[in-house]
Amino acid sequence: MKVPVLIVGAGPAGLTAAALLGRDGVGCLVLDRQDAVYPRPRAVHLDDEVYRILGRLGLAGSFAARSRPCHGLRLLDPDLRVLAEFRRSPGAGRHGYPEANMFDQPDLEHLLREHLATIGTVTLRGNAEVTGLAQDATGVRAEVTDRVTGARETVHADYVLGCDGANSLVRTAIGATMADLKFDQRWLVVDVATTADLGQWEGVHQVCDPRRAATYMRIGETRHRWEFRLRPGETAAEFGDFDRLHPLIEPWTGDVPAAELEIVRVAEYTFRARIADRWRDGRVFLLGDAAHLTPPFIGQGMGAGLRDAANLAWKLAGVLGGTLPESVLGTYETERKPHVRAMIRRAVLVGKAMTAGGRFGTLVRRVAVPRLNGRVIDSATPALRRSALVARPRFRRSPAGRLCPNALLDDGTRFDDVAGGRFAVVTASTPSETERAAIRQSGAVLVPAGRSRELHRWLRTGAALVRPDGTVLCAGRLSRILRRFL
Ligand SMILES: O=C(O)/C=C/c1cccc(O)c1
Repeated sequence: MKVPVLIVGAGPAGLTAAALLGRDGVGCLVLDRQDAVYPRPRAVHLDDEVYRILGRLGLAGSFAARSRPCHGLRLLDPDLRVLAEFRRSPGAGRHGYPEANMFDQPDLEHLLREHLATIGTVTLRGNAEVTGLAQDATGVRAEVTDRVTGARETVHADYVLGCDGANSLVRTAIGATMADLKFDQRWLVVDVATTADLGQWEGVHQVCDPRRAATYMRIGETRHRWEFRLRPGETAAEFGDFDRLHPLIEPWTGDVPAAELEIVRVAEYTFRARIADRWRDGRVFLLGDAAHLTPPFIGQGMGAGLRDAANLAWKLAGVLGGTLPESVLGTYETERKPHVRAMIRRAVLVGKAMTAGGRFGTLVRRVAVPRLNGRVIDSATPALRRSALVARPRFRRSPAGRLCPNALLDDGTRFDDVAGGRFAVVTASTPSETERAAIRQSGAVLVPAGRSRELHRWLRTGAALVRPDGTVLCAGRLSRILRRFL
């Protein structure tokens, strides 16, 4: 069998990469060891930048129906008094969506799988285990075993995306190793279903307590998630019994009777901080948990995998379609790694504020954490200033390298609806007929700023060329952009 792109792993990163490549007409085969969506509790949050990726796939409405805007993050002391609060807007912000959103990962995976089933160029196969990879200058050979029949086959691919999670075989096959960013903690993860109103603030509650750090958040209409740090020797099995679990969740459930609280899952997870030393070898790339592991304390682990997919997919589609040089693939790791590293560091910092003991822990919670109060601590992609795929900005406040706002346009649609994952030229002025023709011929889409105050304020310089992933490639005079880039 021969395919342009083989995706190993049908988690959120693999499914999103397949959907983005499929949207661009690229043939993909997605293989997963499991035969269906993995039902265990995992990610519960994504931010508005990541929501935009789902929006570009046409899934914003369906995701809205399966998610719940959240009001932000609170760090609490052991008596549940607020030490610091980071508010998120539940309405449409700069990116056109709520800034923080809660959901259940299996719901998102079902949504992405249903979407893939509508794309003719994408095939998803379960019970298919990749057992070996070998590559030369012309392509990659993957050995695949059917886990039900035992049948073996070889798949030949132009490119392989390793989206196969923390224990990635693809990572091992390319000889990449995980650097340990020094965070390993065992936590208990508890999902509870109830129709009772718990009457809690609708955000993430994180209790800073070295004796029993905890997290609580509502993730759906009737679904709630708790996480508790396990003490040495404790196991998840001890908390499967409601009487043992109840004292832990009782500060939030109050007098809701036990009969109204259904324990859906109790599992142990080890929260880790790791980043792969290399994310690429030739025609093989690592995405998502195969490339990085982020402790969950800022809700950025899963979203990082979707960001990886959004960064790489259009570059790969361009190279396969012959419109971009192979060299653009080198920008995937250099563009994504600094952001991932910064998010891991931030998550570790919050984890330490929640769990550190001794004088250091006390000092952080008494002095450092309250000073964060009201500050904007967000997960925004930093400006890509040094990438070969971003023109060097001519002045400090240039939008080059930043994400273009998903602004409302005159006809009520938003920037992303019109750009549709293609190169886009946004312009404050009215282009001439010749300029329009040049934009059309290049395959880019023209987005006039029209009466959008947001776009005019943001553009300043007249025009911007925006990449399919929403990053501004260059900004300046329209004539110059057309001359140099299209
Ligand atoms: O900072 C936010 O908006 C969300 C943080 C978050 C989300 C999910 C789980 C967490 O432990 C933190």
